[in-house]
Amino acid sequence: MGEEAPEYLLEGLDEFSVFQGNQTSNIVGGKIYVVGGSEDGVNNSISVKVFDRSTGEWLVPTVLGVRPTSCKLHSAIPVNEDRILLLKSNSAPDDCFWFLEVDTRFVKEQKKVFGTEVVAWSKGVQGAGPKPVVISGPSGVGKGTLISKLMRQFPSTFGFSVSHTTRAPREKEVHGVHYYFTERSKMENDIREGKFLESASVHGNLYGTSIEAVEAVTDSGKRCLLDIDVQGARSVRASSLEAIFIFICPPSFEELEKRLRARGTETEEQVQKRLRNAKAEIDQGKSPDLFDHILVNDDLEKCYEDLQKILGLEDNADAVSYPTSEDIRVTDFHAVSTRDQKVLIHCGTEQGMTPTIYELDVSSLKGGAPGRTRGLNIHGIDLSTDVQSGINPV
Ligand SMILES: Nc1nc2c(ncn2[C@@H]2O[C@H](COP(=O)(O)OP(=O)(O)O)[C@@H](O)[C@H]2O)c(=O)[nH]1
Ligand SMILES: Nc1ncnc2c1ncn2[C@@H]1O[C@H](COP(=O)(O)OP(=O)(O)O)[C@@H](O)[C@H]1O
Repeated sequence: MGEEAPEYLLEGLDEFSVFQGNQTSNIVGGKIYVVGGSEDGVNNSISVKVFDRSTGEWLVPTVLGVRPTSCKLHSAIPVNEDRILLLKSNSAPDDCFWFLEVDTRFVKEQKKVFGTEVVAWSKGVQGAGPKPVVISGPSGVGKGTLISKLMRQFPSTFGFSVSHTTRAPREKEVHGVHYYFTERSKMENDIREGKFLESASVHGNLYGTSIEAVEAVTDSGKRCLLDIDVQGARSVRASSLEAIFIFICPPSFEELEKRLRARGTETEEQVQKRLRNAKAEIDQGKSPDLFDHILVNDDLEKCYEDLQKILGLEDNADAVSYPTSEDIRVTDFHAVSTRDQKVLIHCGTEQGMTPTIYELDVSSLKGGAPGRTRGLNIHGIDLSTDVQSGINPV
């Protein structure tokens, strides 16, 4: 189906020159996505422009997610009809694969929120990573106590998602360890810019989980523990993050009140507010569509034992399960093509040496913007032995 080259493409050429250095263009769903050098020389990140073929207009999209830093050379190819795979040459394996989401569920939702064209970056990561664990429950029920016990006994298995909050630090709380204590205006701005997986107003303060807080833990191969309220749990449930959801219940309301007061970290007014909110939280916590497990924290040791069972820790071994990753390096001279659900990356080398071909399976990607795209399954094809493949070394 031959299409006549429209005139506006020529007019648009001026716009292309806005980007410095290497740039690529890909058509997805009637739009051309131009990905290029650094935006303004300050951010030093790869930038995006969109050309709408139906209107002949250039669109400046709202760009969400952590952006890839610019590089000398990259290539790009559409995969799965809703995202573009970007390969940064000569980059470390954990900085080589990026996805520009252009029509995923997340992007569609954000288009409604922003009322603009939206694209979202997501870093590609090999392996699926362990499922994060969301722990919710009313204030004073013992969430922090249980999480501390897990972290102490299994330091290489678990990592804590450090939330941001606008509440004032308690006496023994450390910035960056228990929370990032933040100004409300700064946090609200970061939420608008899509840096948070979820956020909620709890007991009169703003709390939120940044995408980086969770991803940093998961990237290190540890299992991420999130201590968040019921509203936050609901948001995470609706997000692309696959997690296990556990609700901690008090044995009685009186006991909850006793623990809150005994902790002695809140004023009487704050205690009253927490107790008022606890009633609704406990009701919502019992909703079966939200939590996978409900634990009653009566006897602490018994509750901790049950928690360990849910998390498969009966043998008490502190084991790290780093995601397996191939040591991949995409060279400057590479070509990329797709077939079915496979991407072939052909990397050229010095003359006389055998090129390397990697095969990337994109059929079972997990997650995605606003977090990482996990589950990249990459392996090298050995050209000296892979007779079946029909690929001839050049
Ligand atoms: N939605 C959400 N809730 C959070 C986050 N961090 C903490 N919370 C919740 O905020 C509530 C108050 O936490 P905090 O001020 O530490 O008081 P505590 O629960 O009495 O120890 C608790 O229900 C936490 O689970 C977050 O990042 N997001
Ligand atoms: N099973 C339990 N029995 C008695 N006291 C408990 C139990 N679990 C926790 N506590 C105590 O209750 C208080 C509140 O626990 P904490 O972990 O701070 O709750 P949360 O993080 O849910 O607000 C703390 O002083 C803690 O030592």
